[in-house]
Amino acid sequence: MTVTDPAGYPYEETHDLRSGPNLHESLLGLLPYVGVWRGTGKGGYPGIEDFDYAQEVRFSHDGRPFLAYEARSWIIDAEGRPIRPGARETGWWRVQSDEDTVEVLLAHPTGFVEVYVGSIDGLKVELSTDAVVRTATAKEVSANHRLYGIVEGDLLYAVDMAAMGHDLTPHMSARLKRIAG
Ligand code: HEM
Repeated sequence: MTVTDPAGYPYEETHDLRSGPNLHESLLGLLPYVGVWRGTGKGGYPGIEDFDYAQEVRFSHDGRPFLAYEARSWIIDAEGRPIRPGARETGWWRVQSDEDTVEVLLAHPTGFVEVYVGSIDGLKVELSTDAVVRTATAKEVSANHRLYGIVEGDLLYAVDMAAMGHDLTPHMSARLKRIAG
């Protein structure tokens, strides 16, 4: 999709993997993540019922050394039918010029903003929260840890969360297939 801003400067926001003339070379390490991904996952946490969810994740870029990120999820029943909308998150993956480090900022409608620092190791990305800031009404989340990987062309991830008095404990994991890009 080509977007033109009010000053008339056209820029590309792309989900595809083609490298354009303006592609910042720091992006190369995370380029395999760029695209639209869909699939299902499983979640749970001490004190809540296990759940199944469907998810769509989008990574896109405009050539500069960061990825735009957006994820939406839906709680589903055992047959895969959606029951209700679930977690959403949106943010930025800032690739550093050493290409091995990534800083991630995520905002959640549930009242959290997270800052992660992570490392890129081939197709694997490991992220740990440096800070979690929450509104007065948000639940008590103190840290998160995320592992992402591309395995056999699929995007896999697992998230551990420290919240409500529990240390880092698995909260959700999923396997997503590339549907575009
Ligand atoms: C695919 C993403 C996610 C899904 C599908 C999901 C789903 C759920 C579900 C079903 C619950 C049980 C309560 C409820 O029904 O609302 C829950 C609880 C919770 N989730 Fe998530 N979640 C996701 C991501 C996250 C993230 C990224 C965070 C934090 C940044 C988070 C923080 C929490 C907290 C704090 C609770 C409450 C735990 C408690 O009350 O002990 N979740 N989640």
